[in-house]
Amino acid sequence: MADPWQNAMDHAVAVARKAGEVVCDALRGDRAVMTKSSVVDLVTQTDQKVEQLIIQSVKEKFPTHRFIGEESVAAGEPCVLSDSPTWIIDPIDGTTNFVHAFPFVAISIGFAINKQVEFGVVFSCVEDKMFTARRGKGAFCNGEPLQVSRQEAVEQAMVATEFGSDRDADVVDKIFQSLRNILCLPVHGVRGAGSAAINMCLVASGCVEAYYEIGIHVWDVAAASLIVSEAGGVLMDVDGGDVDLMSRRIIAANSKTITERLVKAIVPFSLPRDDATPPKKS
Ligand SMILES: O=P(O)(O)OC[C@@]1(O)O[C@H](CO)[C@@H](O)[C@@H]1O
Ligand SMILES: [Mg+2]
Ligand SMILES: [Mg+2]
Repeated sequence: MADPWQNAMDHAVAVARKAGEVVCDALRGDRAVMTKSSVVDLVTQTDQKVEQLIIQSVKEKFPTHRFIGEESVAAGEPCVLSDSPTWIIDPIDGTTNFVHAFPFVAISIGFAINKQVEFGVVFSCVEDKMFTARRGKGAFCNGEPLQVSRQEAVEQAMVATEFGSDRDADVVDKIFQSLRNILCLPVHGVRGAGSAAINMCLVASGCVEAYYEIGIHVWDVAAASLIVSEAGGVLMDVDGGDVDLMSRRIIAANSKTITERLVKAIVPFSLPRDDATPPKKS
């Protein structure tokens, strides 16, 4: 039976590639920087331009579909995942990298129906790597199948994480405490691309065994969550519970074994859910 959403996924890949051209062009020019929730939570006109490019192009083909876009939510749109077909968009995941021309920036487009991600597209545009996944049909990078690492010994694992954009000393202390606990398991190393989406695609590619973070948003991880699971990986909340893409917490790993070791090492804390923050628009 033909896949009713293949046309939508093909469009997502095409518009992600087009958005990647805009981002890479902007990397060669000036990038006016603005701030959002803190002085280190950055956004640029390119983030906003790319998000509108994606949303407008999808609306032309799928006028009844809904959207959760990072910069639309920042401008006051509600962050609500209903059962309706919903596009979950991060126009530039790794804006701080983009501002500094640090070459790991991704366009992330997830597509959910009945609150379940049906396809995910992450385009790491400087690397020219198009990561894709369709539920039940595997995960790919530039058409090549992806498989998570088979390493199950955490002492021989590489782990990815990020420090986020919260500079509250107590929060930073918790982040560092988890990092210290994980380093001293020990693990071979800790890395961070500066983008949740790219970190998770590194898990799907078998380059790192796990990625965890407290502070992400649904738009950072929706697309890549399916890429990880379709590459044979597992997703979990940092406290060992079921993953909740609106909870701002995630572990994406190659196996339950490694995930469970990380759960014991991570110092969990909670943040306001993405869908709990009231829209700013009156
Ligand atoms: O605001 P952006 O660039 O879309 O995303 C921010 C981000 O890169 O920062 C975090 C690193 O702490 C990642 O989890 C997340 O992907
Ligand atoms: Mg992001
Ligand atoms: Mg972003």
